[in-house]
Amino acid sequence: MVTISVIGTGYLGATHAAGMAELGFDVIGVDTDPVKIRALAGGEVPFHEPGLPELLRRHVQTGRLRFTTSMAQAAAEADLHFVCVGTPQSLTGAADLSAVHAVIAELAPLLRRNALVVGKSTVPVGTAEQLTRRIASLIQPGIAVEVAWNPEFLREGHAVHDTLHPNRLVFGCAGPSAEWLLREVYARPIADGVPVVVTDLATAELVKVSANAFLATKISFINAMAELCEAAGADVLTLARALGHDERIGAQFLGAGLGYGGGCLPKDVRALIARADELGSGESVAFLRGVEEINQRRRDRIVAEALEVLRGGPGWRAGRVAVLGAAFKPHSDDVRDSPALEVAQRLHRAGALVTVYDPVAAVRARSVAPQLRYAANPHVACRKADVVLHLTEWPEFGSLDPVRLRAIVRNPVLIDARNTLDAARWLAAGWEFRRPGTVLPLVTQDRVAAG
Ligand SMILES: NC(=O)C1=CN([C@@H]2O[C@H](COP(=O)(O)OP(=O)(O)OC[C@H]3O[C@@H](n4cnc5c(N)ncnc54)[C@H](O)[C@@H]3O)[C@@H](O)[C@H]2O)C=CC1
Ligand SMILES: O=C(O)[C@H]1O[C@H](OP(=O)(O)OP(=O)(O)OC[C@H]2O[C@@H](n3ccc(=O)[nH]c3=O)[C@H](O)[C@@H]2O)[C@H](O)[C@@H](O)[C@@H]1O
Repeated sequence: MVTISVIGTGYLGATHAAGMAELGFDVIGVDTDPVKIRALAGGEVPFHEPGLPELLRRHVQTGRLRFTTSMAQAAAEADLHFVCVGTPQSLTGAADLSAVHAVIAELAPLLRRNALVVGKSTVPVGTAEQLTRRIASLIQPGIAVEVAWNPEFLREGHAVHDTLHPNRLVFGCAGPSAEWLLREVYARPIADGVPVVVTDLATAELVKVSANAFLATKISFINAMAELCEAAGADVLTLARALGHDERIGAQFLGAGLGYGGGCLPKDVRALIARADELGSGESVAFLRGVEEINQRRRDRIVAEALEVLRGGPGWRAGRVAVLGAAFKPHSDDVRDSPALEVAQRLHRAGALVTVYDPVAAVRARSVAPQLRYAANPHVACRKADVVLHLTEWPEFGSLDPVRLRAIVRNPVLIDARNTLDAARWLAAGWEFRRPGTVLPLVTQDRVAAG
């Protein structure tokens, strides 16, 4: 049985390493960050991902899953190396591949046995080809090292499920031996019926970025419809529900609201635009600039609406804003390009006193936005608030008691930027409930008007 190394043990790599151990392999996780490695080796996951601590601990305890900062150890022991390092956005918008290149520069000369290097990081098309040439120039004579690309489609917050039960596997291979080895590694999901798409390296790389660009486009499409609904007095929630019944469209990713954020969708859209420009094909993806603009307008829209409430209310001078949610989405503590945190920071810059509550992301949020106040629970966050913003749709916000909260705030105005709260409950408790692009329930509106 092959031994696997997973290089880069962040959100993707830590989950992938534990997933590979769960599939029965001996796995060595490698990272340059000694603090992260110490935590993982001790069975601790240094970020919030439901189900991962249990999976990781189980395999660390049996010794099937080990962690190290030593690339030499990985090179000596593993036959297959998954590359899972970050590919963040550079200043130009293109992907910054320095970590990927650093891995190859370190790993290739250390290899003393034939190996397969499998990229999982999200990279611009053409990267695998470039790495293949680079590896060939760095390895010892007599050693055969192949490169394959196996992009990852997991969602944060569902990472364990998505790793063990992916909806498809994509193998970008330059030759048949890489495909055989990948089929061996993923034998269990394949036996469970997971479809496998085997293709060339370039197509595999492009599948990944185009999948994320498509998801971003779908979200911006429904947000564009939200803008239109607002102008026309129509209701985007009903519109999305009606669209979603068409199987060709599908109901997922039609959640209008604050738009997409996170460590992947925004940067992958920009990286695709940048790569297409490099390839002289910028026009083909010109529409993605519109996708980005719509996405950015959602954040602008909520900032403007919150300021409008503050200006119209009693506390404009040092208006208090309660922000519910800091993570880029629920079930995650990731605040990379978080729409919620951007809105909170912009309101702070505009002079508001912003207090944020998030069930798990406060520590990370504080490290990137220390100027904001953080509350230990939503009630403290809402104390004397002039406006409450619902910016990340954690399930617990759905069960907040609007009557109790009304007694805590100064001005009962709630902006549901994620369109997921039950408007009727808030309206019935006497709140001014705002939800861009939607029509509020008539009966309750009447009741409020009458009261
Ligand atoms: N986060 C996610 O849900 C998904 C991420 N991806 C892609 O996976 C890649 C990694 O993303 P994340 O895990 O979110 O990033 P991350 O920033 O959480 O993790 C990257 C890790 O790589 C380590 N690293 C950097 N340079 C290294 C080196 N030379 N040697 C060893 N380790 C090194 C860092 O210390 C860090 O722990 C990106 O390309 C991303 O687009 C793909 C699918 C899902
Ligand atoms: O490449 C990646 O890293 C991953 O990026 C996304 O996963 P993730 O970033 O974890 O989160 P999503 O669930 O896609 O949500 C992204 C953003 O879109 C927003 N969103 C999502 C759905 C929706 O209907 N509306 C909406 O605004 C979310 O709030 C969030 O800010 C993709 O869904 C994964 O398939 C991919 O592997």
